[in-house]
Amino acid sequence: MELWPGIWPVLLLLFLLLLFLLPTLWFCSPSAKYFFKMAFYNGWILFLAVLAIPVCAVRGRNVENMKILRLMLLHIKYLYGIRVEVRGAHHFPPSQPYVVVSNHQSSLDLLGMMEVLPGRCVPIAKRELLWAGSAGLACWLAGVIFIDRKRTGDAISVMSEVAQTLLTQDVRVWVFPEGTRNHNGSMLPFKRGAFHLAVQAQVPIVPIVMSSYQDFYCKKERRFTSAGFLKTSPLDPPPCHHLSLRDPPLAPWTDISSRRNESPPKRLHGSSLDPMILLDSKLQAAGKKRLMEAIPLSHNFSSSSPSKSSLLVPSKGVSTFTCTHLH
Ligand SMILES: CCCCCCCC/C=C\CCCCCCCC(=O)SCCNC(=O)CCNC(=O)[C@H](O)C(C)(C)COP(=O)(O)OP(=O)(O)OC[C@H]1O[C@@H](n2cnc3c(N)ncnc32)[C@H](O)[C@@H]1OP(=O)(O)O
Ligand SMILES: CCCCCCCCCCCCCC(=O)OC[C@@H](O)COP(=O)(O)O
Repeated sequence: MELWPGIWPVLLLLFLLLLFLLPTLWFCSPSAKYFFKMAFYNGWILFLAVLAIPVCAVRGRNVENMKILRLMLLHIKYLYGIRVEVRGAHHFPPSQPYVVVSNHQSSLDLLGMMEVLPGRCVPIAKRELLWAGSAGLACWLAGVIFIDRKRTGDAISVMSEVAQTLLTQDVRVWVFPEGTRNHNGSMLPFKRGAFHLAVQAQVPIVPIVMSSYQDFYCKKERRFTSAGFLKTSPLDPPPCHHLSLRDPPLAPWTDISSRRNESPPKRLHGSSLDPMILLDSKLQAAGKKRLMEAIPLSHNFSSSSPSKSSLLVPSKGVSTFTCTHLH
C-alpha cells in the first residue's frame, strides 16, 4: 500500500461517484434498473445457495432438501414487491406421484414455483444449470434432475429412469414442457418428455399456469418495474374450461387411449385432479386475456359440467385437458 499512497483518495472518489451514479441510473434508466434487479436476483440466489449447501449436504443428495431451498427462497418476492397469489392449491393430488407441467417465462418463475412446490417434488432442468456455481450445487443436492437437451437419447433415458423413481420413491416431477424460457406472449409447442413420463409411470399430470409478467417485467424491453403498489382484486372461483389439445405433443395420450379402447388409463381419471392456476396480483384483465389467447389450445367453456373435470379425458383422438380459466 505504501507504493500507492494516492490510492485512498482515488478509491474514495470512485466510491462517491458510484454513490451518485448508481441511484441516478436506477431512477433515470429503466434498463439499468432492470440490470441491477436481475443482477441482484442472481447474486442473491447464489449467496443463499452458499448458505444452503452445508445444510443440505448433511443429508446428501435428497429431494427433502428442496424444502430447505424453498424456505430460503420464499422471501425474494418481498424484495421485489411481487405479490404472488395462488389459486386452487387444493387441486394438487394429496399423496401420490404426478407430473407438474407449467409455462416457463423467465428465471422469475422460480418465485411462483417455490410458492406452490409440493412436497417431494423436483424440477427437471437443463444441464447447464448444474454449472451455475453454488446454485448448481444446491440444485443437485436437492435432487433436481438435469438433462442434456442437445442429446435427446440421453435425456430420454434420464427421464425413463425418473419414471421408475417417481413410483418407487414417491416423488413428483416439475417439467417446463416448452423446454426453454419463452416470454413472447405465446406458448411454444410442448416437448414430449413430460407426457411420456406420465404415461410410463401412469401418473396424472397437473398443469399450472403462471400468469404473464408483461405488466412489470419484460426481458426484451429491459423492463422490470416496481410492482408493489398495484391493486389486487379478489378473484372469483375460476370456472372450468375444456381445452382441446389438437397439437401432436399429446399424441401419447391418444395412442394410449386407442390401445385401451378409447378409455384413458384409470389412474389419469379423478375429479379431484383439476389443474391449479397460479396468478400474481399484477395480472390485469388485458394480461389475463393475452395469456389465455397465448395458449395454443381451443377451449370451450363448459360451466355446466364441472363433474367432468377429470384431468385428462381423451375423446375421439383428441386429448382434452380440463383447465381452470384465469378469471
Ligand atoms: C436457497 C438457494 C437455492 C439456490 C438454488 C436455486 C434453487 C432452485 C431450485 C430449483 C430450481 C430448478 C430450476 C428449474 C428451472 C429449469 C428450467 C429448465 O431448465 S427448462 C429446460 C429443461 N426442460 C426441458 O427440456 C423439458 C423437458 N424436455 C423434454 O421433455 C424433451 O422432450 C426431451 C429433452 C426429452 C427431448 O426433447 P427434443 O428437443 O429432442 O424433442 P421432443 O420432440 O420432445 O422429443 C424427440 C422425440 O423423442 C420422443 N421422446 C421424448 N421423451 C421420451 C421419453 N421419455 N420416452 C420415449 N420417447 C420420448 C418424442 O416423442 C419425440 O419422438 P416423436 O417425434 O414423438 O417420434
Ligand atoms: C455462475 C452464475 C450463474 C448465476 C445463476 C444464478 C442462479 C439462478 C437460478 C435460477 C433458476 C432458474 C433457472 C432458469 O430459469 O433457467 C432457465 C432455463 O429454464 C431455460 O433456459 P434457456 O432459456 O433455454 O436458456
